[in-house]
Amino acid sequence: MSCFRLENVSYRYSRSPVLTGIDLALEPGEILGLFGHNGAGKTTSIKLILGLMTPQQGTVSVLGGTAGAPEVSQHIGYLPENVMFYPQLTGSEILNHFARLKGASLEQVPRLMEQVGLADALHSRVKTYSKGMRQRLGLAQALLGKPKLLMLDEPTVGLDPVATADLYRLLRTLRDAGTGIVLCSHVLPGVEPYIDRAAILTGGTLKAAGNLTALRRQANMPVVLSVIPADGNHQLEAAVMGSGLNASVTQKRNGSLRIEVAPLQKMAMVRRLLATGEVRDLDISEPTLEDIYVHFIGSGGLAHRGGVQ
Ligand SMILES: Nc1ncnc2c1ncn2[C@@H]1O[C@H](COP(=O)(O)OP(=O)(O)OP(=O)(O)O)[C@@H](O)[C@H]1O
Repeated sequence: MSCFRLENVSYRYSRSPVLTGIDLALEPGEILGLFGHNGAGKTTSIKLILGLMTPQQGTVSVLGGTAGAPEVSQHIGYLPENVMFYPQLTGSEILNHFARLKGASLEQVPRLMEQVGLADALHSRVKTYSKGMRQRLGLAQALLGKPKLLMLDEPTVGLDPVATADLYRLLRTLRDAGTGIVLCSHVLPGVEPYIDRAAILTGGTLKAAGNLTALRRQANMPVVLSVIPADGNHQLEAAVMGSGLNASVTQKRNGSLRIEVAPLQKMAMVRRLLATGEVRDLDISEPTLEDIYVHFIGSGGLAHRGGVQ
């Protein structure tokens, strides 16, 4: 049973469509990164899965049932983008309150606070919490009731790098225990090792979805070889230019060469370079998730990154 399945989903708030023909699914034990510029439709997608809104076209099924149905919603954890709590209450009081609303056991509250690194702040009022602590309290709230589907909207906002890495590690533990997780973000640095698949939204459509290998194949972006010549650079440039391969070469100030080559010709190029006997060292850089994101979003998407539509 999929955690959720969107089939040919379109949604519009008023006139202009926000999502058009979206097909996307999440399986248990999987972390999906949902990426897109400001206003791309990430939160709208989450709201459709939560059943807060109904699409004008297409179907949304969640945990084998209907989005928004009480028997489905009790198995969903959700961390909204701008999490707010009543400042006079303590962390423990807040989680107890949400646990009652969700019909979850109150006994898990101290353990959850410990899991998100807030054990010492259990009985402190939220007004004394830092931004990162409030964000972690939001995560603990989302984890109440051991959700089968966890949806996190910009979960790393306000977290320092150590807390961000802690969060990703915690998500991996939950994933390994079978939880399906959606991580919505426009912050890509650092997230790559922690997600199983990425979905890239722009202009209301899903531009690409898959694991990094599949996305790299789809993007067909060049691989970059950084070569340090052994002794001067006599034949290397000529070897690249005369290779007949789809490649370009530039010499950097420090004398090293930057060679861009089509992904399927990477090994052929490496063999040619090594055959010159002039390679002292060689580094291979595949496109990162950020490179792939920029590739699919394109300049039109980048123009929207400030939220301009
Ligand atoms: N309640 C609403 N009424 C009308 N338009 C809305 C509403 N909520 C969102 N929109 C519009 O829908 C589009 C998608 O918004 P959404 O919040 O889903 O984007 P997002 O990808 O989550 O953006 P961000 O990264 O900035 O949070 C935007 O153009 C936004 O202005």
